[in-house]
Amino acid sequence: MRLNCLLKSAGLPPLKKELEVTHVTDDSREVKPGSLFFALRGFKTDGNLFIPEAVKRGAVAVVTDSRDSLEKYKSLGVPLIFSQDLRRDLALIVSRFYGDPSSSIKVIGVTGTNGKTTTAYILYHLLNRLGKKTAIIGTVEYGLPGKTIPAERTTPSPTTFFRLLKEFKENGADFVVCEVSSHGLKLHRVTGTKFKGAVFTNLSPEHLDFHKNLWDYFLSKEKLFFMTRDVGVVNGDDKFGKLLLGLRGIFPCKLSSFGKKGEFRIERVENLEEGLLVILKLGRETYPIKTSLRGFFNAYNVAAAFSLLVELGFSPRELLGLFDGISVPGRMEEVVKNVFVDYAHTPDALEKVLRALRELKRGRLIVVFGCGGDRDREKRPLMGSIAEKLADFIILTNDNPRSEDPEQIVNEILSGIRERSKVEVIFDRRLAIERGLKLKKEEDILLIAGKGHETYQEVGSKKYLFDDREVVRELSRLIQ
Ligand SMILES: CC(=O)N[C@H]1[C@@H](OP(=O)(O)OP(=O)(O)OC[C@H]2O[C@@H](n3ccc(=O)[nH]c3=O)[C@H](O)[C@@H]2O)O[C@H](CO)[C@@H](O)[C@@H]1O[C@H](C)C(=O)N[C@@H](C)C(=O)N[C@H](CCC(=O)O)C(=O)O
Ligand SMILES: Nc1ncnc2c1ncn2[C@@H]1O[C@H](COP(=O)(O)OP(=O)(O)OP(=O)(O)O)[C@@H](O)[C@H]1O
Ligand SMILES: N[C@H](CCC[C@H](N)C(=O)O)C(=O)O
Ligand SMILES: [Mg+2]
Repeated sequence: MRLNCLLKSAGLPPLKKELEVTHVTDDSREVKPGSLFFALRGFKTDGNLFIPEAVKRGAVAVVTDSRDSLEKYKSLGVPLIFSQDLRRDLALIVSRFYGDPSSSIKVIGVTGTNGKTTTAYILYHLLNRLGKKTAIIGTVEYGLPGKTIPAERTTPSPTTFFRLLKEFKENGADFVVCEVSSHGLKLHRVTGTKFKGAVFTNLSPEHLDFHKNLWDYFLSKEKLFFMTRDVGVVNGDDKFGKLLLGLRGIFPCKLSSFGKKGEFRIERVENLEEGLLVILKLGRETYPIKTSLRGFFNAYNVAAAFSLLVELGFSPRELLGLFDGISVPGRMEEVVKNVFVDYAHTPDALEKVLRALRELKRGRLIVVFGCGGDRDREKRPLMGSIAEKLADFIILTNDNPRSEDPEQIVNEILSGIRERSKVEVIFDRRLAIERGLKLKKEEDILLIAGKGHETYQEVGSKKYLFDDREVVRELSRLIQ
């Protein structure tokens, strides 16, 4: 593709000499002859350091936001292009490079602190069941049904994101449902996407290491609604959801609300033997929805998906029967009787899950959890205090400690707990799960929280194979 055509899509001035670009990347290790290289300043290193390597590997031009680099690398013999907003321009150019795929495939974005993966899965399954070929991009996997690959991150880099959209389009997809994380929005991973629909699930403290304050976190999430053309559905019971709804007029899309007081009203939720019955009201009509998802909070995810599809023009009656049998890996997954694995790794999620399990319990509620290292530290004492309030016994353990000292992480969780007699600390997660299983009497419920679908544990810079669900299955067989 012509370089000037790409530059134009980001509003950058054309070069005098026309060049052909065969590939766009921000990673020098991926550069090949014909690549356009973006030298991004990251959190760990600076892409400008890799400009010589990129040119050596065949980059035809380099885009940078460093005036120093424009001087320093003049002699390398390739055009050096200046951009004031490099991450934004990278996304716009990659989108153009892959043929602006969001113009011809319907993209749904799901954002919020908790419930993105669950809501995205519900939408993905419903749309496929409605005969619309639909792909998913999210925390667990990327791809079309039966052809997915494990995800690296929730929202991939723009070079991966737009390539995936193009591939889905070529494979005949009608829709793609994407989880859009606040990192993804702030770091311009999806900028340039024309979203057809968007969902806002909720917002509570999380990622405050990256966002510094809740306001910045909210403003990142809000960006999704400026990129959405048709409809947005918003949790009207959430404080920040209310704020979004109050701003209705400023977004290009129509906004509707769901929730106990929403336009799509959650009238009643009942626990069933193996799931939930969610009674939704829209105007005078009542819609009973039976789902295999567990936990009252899932009524919100069900309502979010239902309202979005109805707003997109699907018949509500047609949707009703389609919610049963949907499961989401590692979310309220009952691995063996009364032992649940759940991805709750925020205070709000832990509270919701523990409350949901209290509704189901006949005996005690035991929880095994920890907190990830190199992530938000503010949530640790809050999660400790929530566990103390809602669980009968707590086993603190390692989540993904990464580069942090596990003892320090656990101490920060402990600082939120007053009554230490109901807490045990076992750093080895396998031994902690074993202890939980041994303590658990038949009528008790055991929750293993924080890692959900993850199949590894990150200690230091190494990733070891570890899957809470496998460990539970294996140990339960041994203990019996
Ligand atoms: C804070 C953050 O999101 N960082 C992401 C970001 O890293 P970065 O921009 O800091 O990059 P860097 O490593 O400093 O490198 C700078 C530049 O030099 C380039 N480089 C580097 C080395 C080299 O040899 N040559 C080269 O060209 C890199 O490609 C990059 O362009 O871009 C990298 C490549 O795309 C990502 O791997 C990295 O994700 C890190 C690993 C991460 O953990 N991100 C998490 C926090 C995240 O994004 N989470 C969200 C939210 C999850 C949720 O709540 O659901 C998600 O969407 O997953
Ligand atoms: N609507 C909701 N409100 C509050 N908590 C929820 C909701 N839905 C799910 N949860 C809880 O949050 C956890 C994470 O849910 P899910 O994976 O769907 O969210 P997510 O937004 O994709 O999270 P992440 O950003 O980590 O990928 C679940 O395991 C559950 O404990
Ligand atoms: N999407 C979340 C995942 C956290 C999961 C938890 N197991 C951890 O490692 O902290 C994040 O990137 O912060
Ligand atoms: Mg997710």
